[in-house]
Amino acid sequence: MLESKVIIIKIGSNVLTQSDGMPDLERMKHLVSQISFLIEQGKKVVLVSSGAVAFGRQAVAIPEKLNPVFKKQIWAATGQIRLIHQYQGYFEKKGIQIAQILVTKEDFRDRKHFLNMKNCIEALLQQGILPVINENDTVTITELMFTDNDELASLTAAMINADTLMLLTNVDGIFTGNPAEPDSELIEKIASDTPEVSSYISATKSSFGRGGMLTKYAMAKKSADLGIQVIIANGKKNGVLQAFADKKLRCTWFEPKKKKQAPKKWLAHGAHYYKGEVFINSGAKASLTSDVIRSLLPIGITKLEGEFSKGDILLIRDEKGDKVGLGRAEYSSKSAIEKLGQKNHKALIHYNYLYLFDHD
Ligand SMILES: Nc1ncnc2c1ncn2[C@@H]1O[C@H](COP(=O)(O)OP(=O)(O)O)[C@@H](O)[C@H]1O
Ligand SMILES: N[C@@H](CCC(=O)OP(=O)(O)O)C(=O)O
Repeated sequence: MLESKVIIIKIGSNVLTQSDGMPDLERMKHLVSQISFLIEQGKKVVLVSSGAVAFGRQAVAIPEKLNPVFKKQIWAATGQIRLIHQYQGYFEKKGIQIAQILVTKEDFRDRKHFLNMKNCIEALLQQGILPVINENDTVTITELMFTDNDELASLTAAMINADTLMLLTNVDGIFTGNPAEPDSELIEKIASDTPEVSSYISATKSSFGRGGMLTKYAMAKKSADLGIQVIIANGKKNGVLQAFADKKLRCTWFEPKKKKQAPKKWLAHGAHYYKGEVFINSGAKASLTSDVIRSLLPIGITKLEGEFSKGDILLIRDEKGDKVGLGRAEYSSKSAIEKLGQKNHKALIHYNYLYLFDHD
């Protein structure tokens, strides 16, 4: 494991709940003292915590037949204040101020929103305040939703240039089979040359989780590709963060690749957030994917789809329609259409804001 300074810690719903679904306040209190210990050690910590729906469900009775979306909204809205109130009480006793941040996918799509959020989190950290992030479940429904908070935590890690992402769940990490089976072994390290392990992971989730181990694995790999070390560990075990600090933690560790520049990290997560599509000719593709640093000029663009503004994310496709990468628009679709296929125009996507699949 590598040294860490800026850590995103994600706590899954099941870590904060008992087997009967009641909030596990003892566990929460213990994790608060573990996080406080890391902060005292000088680490900058951002907490991404699930648990709003679980806390709401136990406190607010709702008629069984009510629309499930309304149910979730009511539980999230009532549960989030309970969740944050508990955190606040426990952290205050440790002398740590917390701040609540509720986000939606839209906040990661728009570069302005993204930067506002990033600046706010950085300002809180500078003031020694612990940001506690969750999805704004009351407004995010179906397609607006993050897959789960593992995705949100991984986006947050990329956003604030964290060096470490820790996903705390109810198992020690990724196993070679069902973790409850004695034959299953913990996979302790996953590096770029480790063969695919997704076939070991079953789609079953813990009783209160949303995404399951498969999203944790996908998000962990993506973060490691961007240069962030990822740890999947058991938040139900006492002393988990102390063991991490002592480098004695039993976990699955994802070795990070070389660090990517910040805008590229934002783009790397943009596959679901793009506003327009740009089709490029073979010459432009060859140029972008060569070892030379190149931006995407209008002369190499054959077609544009969708309406976009300056700053929006664009998906780049080649002549066959295959996805080449993602980039940030330097100007709007309206201006871009006028320049299509022409020489001597400013790049639509600047190299610094270009992320190529499998190349970057
Ligand atoms: N190969 C595997 N290794 C570890 N866990 C697995 C594996 N396959 C499935 N799982 C399940 O994934 C669950 C954790 O994911 P999830 O329920 O989403 O947790 P969280 O609420 O912490 O996000 C574990 O409880 C475990 O049952
Ligand atoms: N935002 C939801 C959590 C959704 C979620 O991703 O849960 P989990 O898979 O337990 O991390 C809540 O607070 O209940």
